[in-house]
Amino acid sequence: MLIEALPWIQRFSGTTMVIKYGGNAMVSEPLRRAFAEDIVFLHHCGIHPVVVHGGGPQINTMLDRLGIASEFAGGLRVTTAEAMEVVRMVLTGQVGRELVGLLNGHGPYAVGMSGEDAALFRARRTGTEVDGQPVDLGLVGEVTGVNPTAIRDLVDNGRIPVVSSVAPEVDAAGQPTGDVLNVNADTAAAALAVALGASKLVVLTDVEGLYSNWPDRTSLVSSLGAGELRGLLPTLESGMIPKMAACLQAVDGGVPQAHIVDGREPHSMLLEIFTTAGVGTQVLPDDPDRSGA
Ligand SMILES: Nc1ncnc2c1ncn2[C@@H]1O[C@H](COP(=O)(O)OP(=O)(O)O)[C@@H](O)[C@H]1O
Ligand SMILES: CC(=O)N[C@@H](CCC(=O)OP(=O)(O)O)C(=O)O
Repeated sequence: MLIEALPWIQRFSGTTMVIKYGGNAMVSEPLRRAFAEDIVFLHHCGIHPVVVHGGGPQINTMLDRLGIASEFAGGLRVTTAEAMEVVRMVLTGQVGRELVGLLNGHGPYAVGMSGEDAALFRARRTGTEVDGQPVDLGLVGEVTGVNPTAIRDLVDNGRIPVVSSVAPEVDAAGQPTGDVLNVNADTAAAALAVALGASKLVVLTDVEGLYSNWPDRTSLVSSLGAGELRGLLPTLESGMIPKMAACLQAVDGGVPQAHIVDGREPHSMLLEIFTTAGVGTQVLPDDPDRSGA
């Protein structure tokens, strides 16, 4: 595997990769440790990893402990003001901190930030549709602007940014309203990958990849173009909706490749990046010249 990796290391060395680490892929201590090793491995190959983490199941656990119900629509959390306090506390104060600690077990690399820090993200409220009906999601946002300078400063100084997906709300004039919004981590990672001109968006989750006919396990898609994905998007369910929409957003925004990888398999991220066959699902732009594949 090491010698097969050489051309890929040569190709990606010096580029930035945005790695989205989903809450469902963080389920055990050994998995989280393997994830940290992979990120540090990328760093030592001269690649600049930027981690965007989720934490949906961890938020659910904390809401449950506090006796607050979890509700989702179209794969997104319906976020009341009370739930938003918990989202912010768990993502930035708990999940992000633990990842920073694991990465820093290898050296002084990781710096945690939220979308609020250095005005990294700006967001506006968004709703969703379920069965053609509009659903109000409360304090849920989509990223409308990214200030990548703070990330670049960290990367240029040999750091690994670890980003949590809460973002200040701005009004139509771009002024902060004072509210903080809950942004799905897949879509936050896509916006960041586009803004940073990343060479890849890699999304780690708890499934092998995209199934065209879920839950038929024979329908795993190893590679698909943006046009094909656009057609599939309305047929998708639950958490796969924001995930695949994020891959599409990334490749439409100029990221040459987006990948869905099974984070339950230790080191699957390295296999996807450094082997020719790869694992999981790869999304490529409509224009093959842009994919670099
Ligand atoms: N077409 C599909 N292909 C793969 N997984 C799907 C599909 N449709 C729904 N899913 C579900 O989406 C889940 C991944 O989304 P989610 O739970 O939000 O992950 P994460 O926490 O990593 O963001 C899978 O575990 C699977 O149960
Ligand atoms: C709006 C919305 O749904 N936000 C997500 C943010 C965390 C996330 O995306 O976590 P995963 O990647 O583990 O799913 C939530 O509240 O669960």
